[in-house]
Amino acid sequence: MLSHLFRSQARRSLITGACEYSTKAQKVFADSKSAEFVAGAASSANFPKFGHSLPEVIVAGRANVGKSSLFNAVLGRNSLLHTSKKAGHTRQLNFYRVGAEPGKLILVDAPGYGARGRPEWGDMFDNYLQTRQELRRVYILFNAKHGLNSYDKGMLEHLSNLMLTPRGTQPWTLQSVITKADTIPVDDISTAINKIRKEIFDVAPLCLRPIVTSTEMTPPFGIDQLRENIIDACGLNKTLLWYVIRKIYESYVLKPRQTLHTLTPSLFNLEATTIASHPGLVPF
Ligand SMILES: Nc1nc2c(ncn2[C@@H]2O[C@H](COP(=O)(O)OP(=O)(O)OP(=O)(O)O)[C@@H](O)[C@H]2O)c(=O)[nH]1
Ligand SMILES: [Mg+2]
Repeated sequence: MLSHLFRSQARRSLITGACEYSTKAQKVFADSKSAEFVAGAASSANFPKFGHSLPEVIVAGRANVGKSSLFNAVLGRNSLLHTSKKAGHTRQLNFYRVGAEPGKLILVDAPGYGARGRPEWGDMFDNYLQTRQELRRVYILFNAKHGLNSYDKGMLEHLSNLMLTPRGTQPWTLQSVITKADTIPVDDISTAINKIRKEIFDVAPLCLRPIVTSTEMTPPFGIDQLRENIIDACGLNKTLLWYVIRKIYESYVLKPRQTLHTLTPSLFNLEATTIASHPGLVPF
């Protein structure tokens, strides 16, 4: 037990930087019992419409990478989402409301791609990305031990293309997550993470830098950071001051009907590298 604990601590200190988490994120995810499954869609025709238009985030990743487990951890639940050792377990889009009704946001679990995927799942996923107004961020997951294969690189490229509209607007952002960090020997963690980071950047420079997680560590690792990231993506972490500045900026500086999304890169005149290393600059 002690050696396990030691390894966990060592792992933590290796892969974490000091981080402060807002009480806002703690509040949004505090009431884990109120989270619930609200709808499932096995095809594009069944995408649910909710009375209150809540912001949504969705996971993507190869089958078995740990998508459903990660959302369980984010929700502070053990088995609200069904998980399995067998790849290909989740077979439809499953919508989970966070917070008591009417809720704060929706987490969308998805089937995996890759050798265990199915073309019809891909069509449904694409359709969701292209039509869902509520979508704020896509979380793409990579297994720490396996890194990126050709399916992952293909998906990153595909998402990068979908993420920017022909007008240059960006309705949603792309965030990478490394899962199962506990499966890597402590001494190899930095190398493994850096390799994955570089591979992601080479294919998708606008993808936000990976959050490293493990749902098997006690307590789960990287989950507070992920929660914070989710509420940022959903616009739930904004202060009143931020809102007022944005409104003034939109009204007086930007041309009418142009959104902040449109100008994000040129606004700051930054190279893609700089943007990728400053996640906060992208998701207005
Ligand atoms: N060691 C370790 N195992 C994990 C971790 N996260 C998930 N797993 C295990 O990985 C397996 C797959 O997890 P799921 O969450 O079902 O994966 P998924 O991506 O949803 O899989 P599909 O629905 O089949 O696409 C399960 O046996 C989990 O217990 C982790 O952080 N560390
Ligand atoms: Mg699953």
